[in-house]
Amino acid sequence: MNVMISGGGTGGHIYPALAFARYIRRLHPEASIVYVGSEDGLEADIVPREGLQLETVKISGFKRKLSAHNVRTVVRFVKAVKQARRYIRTHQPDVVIGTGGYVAGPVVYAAAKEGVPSIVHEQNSVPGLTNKFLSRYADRIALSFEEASSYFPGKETMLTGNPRASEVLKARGASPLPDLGLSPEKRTVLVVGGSRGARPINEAVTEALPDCAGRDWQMLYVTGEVHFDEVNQVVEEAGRPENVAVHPFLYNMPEVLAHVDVVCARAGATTLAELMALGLPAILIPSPYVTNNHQEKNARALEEAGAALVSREEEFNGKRLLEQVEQILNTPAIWERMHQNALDVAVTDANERLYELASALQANDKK
Ligand SMILES: CC(=O)N[C@H]1[C@@H](OP(=O)(O)OP(=O)(O)OC[C@H]2O[C@@H](n3ccc(=O)[nH]c3=O)[C@H](O)[C@@H]2O)O[C@H](CO)[C@@H](O)[C@@H]1O
Repeated sequence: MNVMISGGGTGGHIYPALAFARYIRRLHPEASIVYVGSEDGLEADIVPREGLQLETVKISGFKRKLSAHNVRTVVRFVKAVKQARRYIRTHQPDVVIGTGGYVAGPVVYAAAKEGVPSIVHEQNSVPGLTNKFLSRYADRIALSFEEASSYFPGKETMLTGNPRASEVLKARGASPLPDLGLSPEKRTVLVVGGSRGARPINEAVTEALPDCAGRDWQMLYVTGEVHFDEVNQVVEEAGRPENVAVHPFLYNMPEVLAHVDVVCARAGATTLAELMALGLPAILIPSPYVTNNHQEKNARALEEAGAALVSREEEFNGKRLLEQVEQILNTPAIWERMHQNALDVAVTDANERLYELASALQANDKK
């Protein structure tokens, strides 16, 4: 099966696309798999590292208010569709899959114009603008949360879950502790503000730093590329506690998650799918700066399941971070309950379900 995949802008859209690409590559080593990303998105950095072929288009997102920016975006969109149609004719995919982010817009739209079957994968409980727009053109909508189906009236949707969940499970037990300055003896708290970092989480961590030293657990703190220098400076000033390791970004997150005990994070849907798959208790601070406050909805779903402690960002600080980490790590019954509750709501065979959907479309197309 030849596949064209597109998704970008942030890790939450890119990693599910990559996970599915890797799955197809394992099943069909001879298949042509092409990733279409934006020239300046995070995907331009991540995709080539995976040894996948990356084609690019130039695209930006629409702003909610009328503006000259939106006129430029329409022009770019039209050009990007032309470019994507050329890529489709060159690579002849059997199916095109969009995982969200602006860049998936012209690619899935071009697939419809070229008569190639297409699928949109939505990671969130509330869909993004691109996927809502594309739902008119795509043949199927794959969902990670059943409740998102109400945003696609009249469309055939299927609950597949998030392919990244399958991938982190595969890495568990198979990978040694990556060399990140951590001790194999200590339990590990991963703090990460999504794929680009989050200032309020960074502020809470820097506040907690002086009190981290001497604890019987360690912190792996991923700041986000743009925040790294500033945060690293604060860590230096706090005497660089021996149980805190700081990094700007991790390219090997599935291998790292296999060795983590608790996670403190934003509530991006792909991160949550990973945590549920592994049964990792979570301390969540949803970003309020996203469409329809969807991160809060993602987080509250986990809270209701008893798998996460959720704080709004104005309530969160260094003291609460330390208290919650101690509460979860040092009360085995709490850790075990949150672990089990997370596993209970996980969907872990997303790759298989998405593949089934793609195969059915391919078969229909060939009839
Ligand atoms: C601000 C914003 O618009 N955020 C959205 C974006 O978030 P964002 O890109 O932050 O997405 P997620 O938190 O869902 O996923 C981040 C992904 O990047 C990976 N990762 C992260 C840090 C790192 O150092 N290394 C690494 O590999 C994580 O393991 C995960 O696979 O997409 C998500 C999925 O559509 C949405 O739910 C979020 O609301």
